[in-house]
Amino acid sequence: MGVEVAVEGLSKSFGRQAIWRDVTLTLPAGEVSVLLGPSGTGKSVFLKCLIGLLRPERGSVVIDGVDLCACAERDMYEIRKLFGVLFQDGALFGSMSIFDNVAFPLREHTRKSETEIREIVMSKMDMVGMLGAEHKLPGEISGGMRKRAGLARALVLDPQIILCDEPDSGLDPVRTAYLSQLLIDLNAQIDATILIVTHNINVARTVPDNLGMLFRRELVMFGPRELLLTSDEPVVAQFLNGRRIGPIGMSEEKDSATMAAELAHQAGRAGTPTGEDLRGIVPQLDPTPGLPTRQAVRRRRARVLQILDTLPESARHGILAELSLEDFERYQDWRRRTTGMAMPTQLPSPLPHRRPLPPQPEPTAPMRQSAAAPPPPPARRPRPWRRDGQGQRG
Ligand SMILES: Nc1ncnc2c1ncn2[C@@H]1O[C@H](COP(=O)(O)OP(=O)(O)OP(=O)(O)O)[C@@H](O)[C@H]1O
Repeated sequence: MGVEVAVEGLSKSFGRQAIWRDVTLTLPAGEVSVLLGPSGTGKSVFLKCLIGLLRPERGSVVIDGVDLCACAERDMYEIRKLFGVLFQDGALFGSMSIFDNVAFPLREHTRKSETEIREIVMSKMDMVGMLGAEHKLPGEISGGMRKRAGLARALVLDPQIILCDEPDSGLDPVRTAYLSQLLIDLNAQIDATILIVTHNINVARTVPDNLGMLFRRELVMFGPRELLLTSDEPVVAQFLNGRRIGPIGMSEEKDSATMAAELAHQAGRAGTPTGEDLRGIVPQLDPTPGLPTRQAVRRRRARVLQILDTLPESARHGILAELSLEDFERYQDWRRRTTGMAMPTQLPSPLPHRRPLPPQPEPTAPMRQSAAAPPPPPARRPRPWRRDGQGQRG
């Protein structure tokens, strides 16, 4: 299973240019997270800080008990082996065949024989649907294929954490949909922790378990997907709905006079459909039939139910509406036993896409047990979800 990445109080600047400050979030082990943000907000810089290619001025990135911001070179080298990175342009060597590109990390970092290397490369090429293209040069294949080749290369060392920097950039919507499916399938197959940086609203709405957003040099929010997909935070709602109305302007941020004028204009058009509202929770992608179920689904559900009381009503509603009736009853039962509290709510009307959980032999933490389970946090916390996917520091 993938490992957790715990980021605490991270700040990065270049000279006098602050990129972002005090970023705190946890990428839960084995789950898929997406980091959004307008161009230039420092998403790629954030990824580079996670793998130690850039050094933040303050804060920590803890993986497997090692703080990458304060560790020795040798520890950094070991931790880096846990990562597979898909760079924005695939970062393939133009003069090498796709096979050699994918084999490169194995030849550089392992002592495997050419027979073993061939076996691994072909299995990863198969995983990303690239069999048959191994003898081509990067310049002879399409952008989408280059991305997939980059992904195959990111996979050869069996990473536990996969970072994808704008995997959709330069791809048409159909290729982007295939790539989104590929990432979910990959997660089902290897249970790695995945962080995707993107501007793509469809990817953000359908792929991740968790969503976060950078804006104005800070992490505006990070948490379960339902939290951001139902959020009224102006910048989050604007971004996820692809609207012009909101704090994000064409080049950078809008000034307050422009925003006030926009709001007045919008108020004057109340009730007029603009075609811009895509608000709400849409079904998350399932793995392709025949692949294993994603282990992350059940783990995340257990985790999110534990922090349910800390989330806003709209997100709570969305999370409960995704439960099967049976799971909802188990949750209520667990809640009654651990808190002695009456049921917080009725099961919301089913969403059209409510699906039963995949069959599992053992129910997991919050639904299964009683006294040993950590009690849900107090119901009223001042927006604890703004900065941490867990809803609280832990
Ligand atoms: N090595 C560097 N030295 C100086 N400035 C840098 C460096 N790397 C990035 N920057 C600056 O940091 C800012 C954030 O860049 P970054 O590429 O992380 O943004 P982004 O959110 O990924 O943008 P996009 O979505 O357009 O790819 C930019 O202003 C960029 O010029």
